[in-house]
Amino acid sequence: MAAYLQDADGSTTASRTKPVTLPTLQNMRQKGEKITMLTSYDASFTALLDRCGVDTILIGDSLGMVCQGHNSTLPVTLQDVVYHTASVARGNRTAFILADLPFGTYGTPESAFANAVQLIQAGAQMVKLEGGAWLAPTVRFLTERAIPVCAHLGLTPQSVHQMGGYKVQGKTNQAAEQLKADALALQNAGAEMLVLEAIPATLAKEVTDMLTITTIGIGAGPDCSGQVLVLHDLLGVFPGHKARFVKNFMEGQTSIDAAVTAYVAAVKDGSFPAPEHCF
Ligand SMILES: Nc1nc(=O)c2c([nH]1)NC[C@@H]1CN(c3ccc(C(=O)N[C@@H](CCC(=O)O)C(=O)O)cc3)CN21
Ligand SMILES: CC(C)C(=O)C(=O)O
Ligand SMILES: [Mg+2]
Repeated sequence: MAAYLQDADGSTTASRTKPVTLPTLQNMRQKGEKITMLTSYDASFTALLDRCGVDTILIGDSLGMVCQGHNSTLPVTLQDVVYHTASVARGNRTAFILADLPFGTYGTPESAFANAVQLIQAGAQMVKLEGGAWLAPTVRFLTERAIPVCAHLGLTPQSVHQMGGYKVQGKTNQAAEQLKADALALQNAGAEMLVLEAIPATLAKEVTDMLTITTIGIGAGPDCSGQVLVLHDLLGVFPGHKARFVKNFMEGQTSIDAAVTAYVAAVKDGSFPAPEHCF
């Protein structure tokens, strides 16, 4: 890690001394301590999130929208995520790092493995991919080869054309049952984390109660094992459409450190997400 980032904030003493690992996260789930996740794309913000106590950092393909200015995540390439992952890894000290496999990079188990290796070698400790039971053989293929996998269900932005927009998922009985079956299949295939995006809070609770692995919600209610937000949404600097689950944590704060610290506190004490952020 770059020396100038080491003591970037004189006012905040880094409280976490041990690196966050998968067993740490599993232990948090069992104890009922909420897991915090934020996206990050560069070294400086990563150092800030780390010293504010954010548990896990995601190099999301949302970078296509918040960094590159596209109106979807579809144009993001593997090399884009590799570049940002390497930057994040250099700024990180103890947070757990996961990176998105972008659209079109995990169509077969073999291609998923070759591409996931690139993300792990850039500094990710886990890779995330979007989709249901059809991905189970791919999840199995990766986890057998020592690559931890996070699956992503519900509103999966890489499927925007099939969904016909960024819409809440799992609303009908049939869609809810399908999502539960997908979640179980992914856990059985070896996934160790599951992101649930824009689904009814009641469904996210059922899925979390049914699984043993950690669930991380975004627009999925307060009962997941943890929460994730896009950093630019938390800071109120994303100029695009603001989803219902977004909260600007800069409001009432005078520094980015204070806003991130407020997010961590609100997730840990269960006050975020509030009912107005849920479906
Ligand atoms: N800045 C940013 N934040 C995100 O959360 C995000 C990205 N970018 N890029 C990738 C995807 C796209 N995402 C989105 C984008 C829009 C909505 C949205 O506006 N949803 C409607 C749902 C309407 C409905 O079906 O009822 C909403 O009102 O929240 C949701 C997720 C989540 N991800
Ligand atoms: C919103 C999170 C879950 C994500 O996938 C991203 O930032 O790309
Ligand atoms: Mg993503």
